[in-house]
Amino acid sequence: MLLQKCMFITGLKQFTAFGFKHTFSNTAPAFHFIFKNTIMTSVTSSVSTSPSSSSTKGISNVKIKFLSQQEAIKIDEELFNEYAYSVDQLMELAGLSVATAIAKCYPLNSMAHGGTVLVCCGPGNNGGDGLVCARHLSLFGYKPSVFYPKESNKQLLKNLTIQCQEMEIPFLPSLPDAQHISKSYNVVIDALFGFSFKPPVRPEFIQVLETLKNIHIPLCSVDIPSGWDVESGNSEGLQPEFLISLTAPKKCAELFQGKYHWLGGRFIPPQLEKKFQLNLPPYPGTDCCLQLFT
Ligand SMILES: NC(=O)C1=CN([C@@H]2O[C@H](COP(=O)(O)OP(=O)(O)OC[C@H]3O[C@@H](n4cnc5c(N)ncnc54)[C@H](OP(=O)(O)O)[C@@H]3O)[C@@H](O)[C@H]2O)[C@H](O)CC1
Ligand SMILES: [K+]
Repeated sequence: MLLQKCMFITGLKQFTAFGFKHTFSNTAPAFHFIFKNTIMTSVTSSVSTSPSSSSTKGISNVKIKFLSQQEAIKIDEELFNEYAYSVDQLMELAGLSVATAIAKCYPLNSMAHGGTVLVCCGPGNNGGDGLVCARHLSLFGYKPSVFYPKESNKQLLKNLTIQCQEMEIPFLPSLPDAQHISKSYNVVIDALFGFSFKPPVRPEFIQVLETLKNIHIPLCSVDIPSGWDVESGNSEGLQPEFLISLTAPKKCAELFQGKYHWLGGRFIPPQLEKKFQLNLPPYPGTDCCLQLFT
């Protein structure tokens, strides 16, 4: 068991709490107001009763970095070119963290229809994260269905598709209307576009995004709400309830108004984190995702 004593300091208030999850969710409105868009990395001590648990010491009252599109692309390139990771490796970790955070926010036993989840996947690696997430959700006992309207020719993405199909995850031939989606599923996962998206949305995806805008069930976006400019967002676009930022939040995440903001993709080597001054909060123990606050 790991107890993390976290202290958050602003010019206005000082707050001490145990455990990130409790700190960041269920906060009083006044607290919410004070900390809006000010994600602090501030850990004073960590007490572990298990010899294998990690501990973090020291105070660093610094704001987590919100990445520009160029910075996100640069970090991606360094991970592959200098640190020799493969896309498959990182995508597996990213997708697992998405599925884990979804399961924490939307527990299977709280869901209707045996845990149905619709996963909408785009043509790039954000869509790949969605396919990995669908597979893990299925392993967790959920009933994911995938909508993947523009399948990639890349072998990696073809393999992820086969893996899902072999697990009997249904692939929908078309996207049902918003009412049908809201009746048949518990949540929708938006893995259409990530940090390489360049607005405006091309015609082939306009109707898909319009449908997702009109659903009455929680929308959960992977890395970036699809259709948002990576830096300036999109006030007319999707307004997800849940966002999981991978590696580090992008600038548009500062405009996120939903209930749950998570950090996932726990694979950044410390040297890279330092170089880009990401100021990531420490993940608790062995967790692959961490709840931030909105
Ligand atoms: N390092 C990490 O943190 C990791 C992040 N991962 C995930 O990967 C995405 C970024 O993936 P990438 O493949 O670079 O790009 P996207 O998935 O965001 O989108 C690319 C596809 O979208 C098409 N596109 C772009 N703009 C538009 C538009 N306006 N309308 C329609 N379609 C658009 C684009 O088409 P092109 O014809 O331009 O090529 C691509 O098909 C990141 O966000 C994370 O989710 C990885 O999992 C690994 C590690
Ligand atoms: K997305």
